[in-house]
Amino acid sequence: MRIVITGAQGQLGTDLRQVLQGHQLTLLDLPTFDLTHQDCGRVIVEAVPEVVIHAGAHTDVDGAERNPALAMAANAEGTERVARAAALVGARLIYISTDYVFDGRGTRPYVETDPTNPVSAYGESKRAGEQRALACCENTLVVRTAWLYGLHGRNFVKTILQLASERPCLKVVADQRGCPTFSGDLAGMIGKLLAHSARGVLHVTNAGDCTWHEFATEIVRLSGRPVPVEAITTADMPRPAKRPAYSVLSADRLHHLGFTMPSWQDGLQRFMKALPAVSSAVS
Ligand SMILES: NC(=O)C1=CN([C@@H]2O[C@H](COP(=O)(O)OP(=O)(O)OC[C@H]3O[C@@H](n4cnc5c(N)ncnc54)[C@H](OP(=O)(O)O)[C@@H]3O)[C@@H](O)[C@H]2O)C=CC1
Ligand SMILES: Cc1cn([C@H]2C[C@H](O)[C@@H](COP(=O)(O)OP(=O)(O)O[C@H]3O[C@@H](C)C(=O)[C@@H](O)[C@H]3O)O2)c(=O)[nH]c1=O
Repeated sequence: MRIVITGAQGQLGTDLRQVLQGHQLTLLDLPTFDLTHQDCGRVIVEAVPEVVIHAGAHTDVDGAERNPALAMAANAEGTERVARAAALVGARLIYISTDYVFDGRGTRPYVETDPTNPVSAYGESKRAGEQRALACCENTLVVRTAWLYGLHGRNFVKTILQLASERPCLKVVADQRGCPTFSGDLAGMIGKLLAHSARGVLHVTNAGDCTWHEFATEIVRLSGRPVPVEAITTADMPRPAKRPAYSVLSADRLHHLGFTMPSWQDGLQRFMKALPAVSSAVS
């Protein structure tokens, strides 16, 4: 299959490249491919793909709060350009979106049809990306995922491991709940979804949920370091961008399609086992 991947050098993009290596891949990312450039769709049209997996995005949540125009330019306008290009060549578009499209006031797992109401500029720009993808390309699947961490790239797990090696004690918020997701598992599921014609919005995360504090506690436990992890509140850790207090995504639709994802604990264990080999290869 001819597949274009945007954000191909990113955390998820790197895993997608590995999972999809049997396909004819066109890999796009900064600096040669810039979503904020008006003509960025041209290279997609020229590749005449059957599928475009649009993982490229401005993902700095606090940075987006400081510069919302840049987040909109990449995540909303850029996504529209990608979607128009996909539509022009009759390709299917798989757009990767986020749990941060929800405001977090929910009390049960969010289903795909629940109303969105982002509380951050990043979430706002990704929601606009979803809307434009669905409007500009008829054959679109929006894959909403959450709390991604992978072997390649910066993420919460690596930050916690780093802090645990430097500090006597960690402080982590215990009033935000979501679904940590290993990007290798997400890439694998996207590979399976290529053979399925699902459209619309689909939630894909590792199974189960936890708070950032519970997640950090498990990361530290698996690391074998005896570092205490103190539970704090969001108010104790002011950040430029608001995060949803509850952004657990329901797996019901995924299950109805016949798929399941491993638990977040299982994903984290496999990540931790694989990390030393990757770290020593890059250092
Ligand atoms: N990380 C997470 O926790 C979650 C991510 N998502 C979504 O999943 C997708 C993949 O995320 P992830 O792999 O973690 O993110 P990364 O930031 O690792 O990868 C995104 C890639 O997009 C590139 N990019 C940024 N701006 C532009 C631009 N203007 N033009 C072209 N490319 C650009 C980045 O380049 P550079 O590094 O040089 O900026 C990077 O290579 C994104 O759409 C994100 O919104 C959804 C839920 C959770
Ligand atoms: C590192 C650290 C973070 N935190 C808190 C801050 C914040 O509320 C929460 C998560 O922190 P981060 O900034 O690492 O994560 P954040 O950038 O909010 O992660 C989000 O990224 C985007 C791209 C998404 O799409 C989301 O699904 C989500 O994964 O943990 C602590 O309490 N203590 C700490 O030591």
